[in-house]
Amino acid sequence: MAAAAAANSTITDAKFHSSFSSTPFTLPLSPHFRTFSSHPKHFSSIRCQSVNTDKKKQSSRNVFDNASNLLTSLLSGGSLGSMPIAEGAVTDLFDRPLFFSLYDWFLEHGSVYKLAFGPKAFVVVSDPIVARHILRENAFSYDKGVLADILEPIMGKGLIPADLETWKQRRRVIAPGFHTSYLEAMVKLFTSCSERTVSKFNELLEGEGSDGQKSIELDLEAEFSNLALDIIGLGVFNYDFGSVTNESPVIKAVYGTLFEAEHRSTFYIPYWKLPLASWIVPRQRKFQKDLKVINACLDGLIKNAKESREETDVEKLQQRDYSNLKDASLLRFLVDMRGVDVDDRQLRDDLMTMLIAGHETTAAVLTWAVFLLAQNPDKMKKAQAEVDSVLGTGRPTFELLKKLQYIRLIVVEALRLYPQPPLLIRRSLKSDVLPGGYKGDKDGYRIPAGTDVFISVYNLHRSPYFWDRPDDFEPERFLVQNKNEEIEGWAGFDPSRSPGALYPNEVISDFAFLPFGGGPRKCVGDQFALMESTVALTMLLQKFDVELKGTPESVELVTGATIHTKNGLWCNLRKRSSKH
Ligand code: HEM
Repeated sequence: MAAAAAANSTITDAKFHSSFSSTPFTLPLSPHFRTFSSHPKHFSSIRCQSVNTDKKKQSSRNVFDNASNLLTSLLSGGSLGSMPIAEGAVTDLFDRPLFFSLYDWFLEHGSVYKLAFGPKAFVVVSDPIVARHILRENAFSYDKGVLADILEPIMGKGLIPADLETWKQRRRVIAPGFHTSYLEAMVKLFTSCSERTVSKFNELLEGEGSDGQKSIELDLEAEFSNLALDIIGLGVFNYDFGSVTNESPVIKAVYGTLFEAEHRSTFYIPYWKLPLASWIVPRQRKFQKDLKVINACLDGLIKNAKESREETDVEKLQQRDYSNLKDASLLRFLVDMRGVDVDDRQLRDDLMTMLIAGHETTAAVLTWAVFLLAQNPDKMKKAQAEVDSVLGTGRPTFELLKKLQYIRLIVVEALRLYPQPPLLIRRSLKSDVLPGGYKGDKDGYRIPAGTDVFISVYNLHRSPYFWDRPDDFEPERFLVQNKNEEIEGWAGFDPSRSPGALYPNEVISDFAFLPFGGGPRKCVGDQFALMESTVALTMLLQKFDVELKGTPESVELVTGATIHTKNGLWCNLRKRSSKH
């Protein structure tokens, strides 16, 4: 029997999930699973009461829902030409994560539909041709809308919520920071941080809590969260949170802030904007206190970096010997860059944005990769066989990542099935004509300025029109070309379109696979995150066998920005054979 080792996160109480791309209207207040019968194989294993819940859904539509939809129509100008309309029940908000309902309506109404939901209306897009139009072809006709409203108090003018002018300036400076030598140095960092996690597990296995059978119970979601926090701190601003093994006021403040971001993304009314809310509402007071602690920490790091500034041209910065740099962080790069005299406030916003954007997202990918592998023991064995043959007992390196093909595909397949965030949010700055997309109106759909748009990455990634067996966990799928010539305007899935890419991306899939968005506002940290996940998963599988504790049904899904579990991903861990 597994030992109930006290292996839980050192900051369990404060451990929460971040949210950088959700909306006050997602309202995943209580977790419920997808319930319709076309449900995926692995999801079907976590489906509960499919028939009953569907019935309940219909009967639960009440006078409040009808009134609210009427209000929506009045406030949002009724129909948008020929665009289908889904009338969401407000009561659904309290029933299950919204993105599950968005999927049901996608199957019912098609790739572009208007959602009348409560007092607001949104256009929901589940089609790669339309997503490509919004994210790449007409990207600057859209901003981040409600997302910016939520995140601005936390991230200020960081890249995610930034207005267009600020974004242009900062993106030009930050993107070159993720150059190849930096990523190579980061792979070393990922390895050494993952080693701390592996050592912690080993110690627990050998420690007093062990029952002699050499297995422990762990919440891997919490462990991945700690690992990702340590990595983002060191990689972005050379600060060691040490959260895998320690607890500190700064770590508590980070989790407190992430929790508030999550809460805001799921709360219907932006009450924090009310005058005096930050003094009167206790959680807002705590939030302000947490922000102060993090800001003081970041300000100190910025001050130190500025005091040791060595102003250098970008090209020279990229050619530094990163293998021997004491501080290879992005902050060092940003401060040392010649000709960019940026104020401390902007730098702090940049760092805070990356701290939040790059932490729970990566932890969530690792969580779902393990969740999926634990339900597919053959694939787990195949992954371990690859690790053994590529690494033996050695450590992953930048070069060896190229050989760990199966692990890389597991990471992207986990991102396909559980994209973080499941929705991308935009608001049109001017009127636009959206393409009709597959099976949509050939003339497209005209939308006025100010229209709020959700691009459902979750729907795109599980679309039955663009993926074979979309709900199955099949990492191998990414190796196969898929030219569906029936779909006019979609170039199909073709790995040769992005030669040299280590990981499948939106170019290869012509916007059917969008875990990092696409176009100019695509994630700057995509390669960082993918390599980090590959290294961490490799090192876990190299040393341990992992089994889910309990059934997959017991892992309830919740969503804000990331799709996460309700009570953690509890697993039994065992050491693999002694050669490891
Ligand atoms: C698996 C992990 C990650 C996922 C799934 C992810 C996903 C995304 C997505 C979907 C966007 C686009 C949002 C939109 O278009 O509205 C984005 C933007 C961004 N991400 Fe990531 N991200 C991850 C990790 C990271 C990391 C590690 C960093 C930094 C070290 C980072 C920094 C950013 C920044 C700064 C933006 C804003 C880019 C811009 O607007 O120019 N992300 N991310």
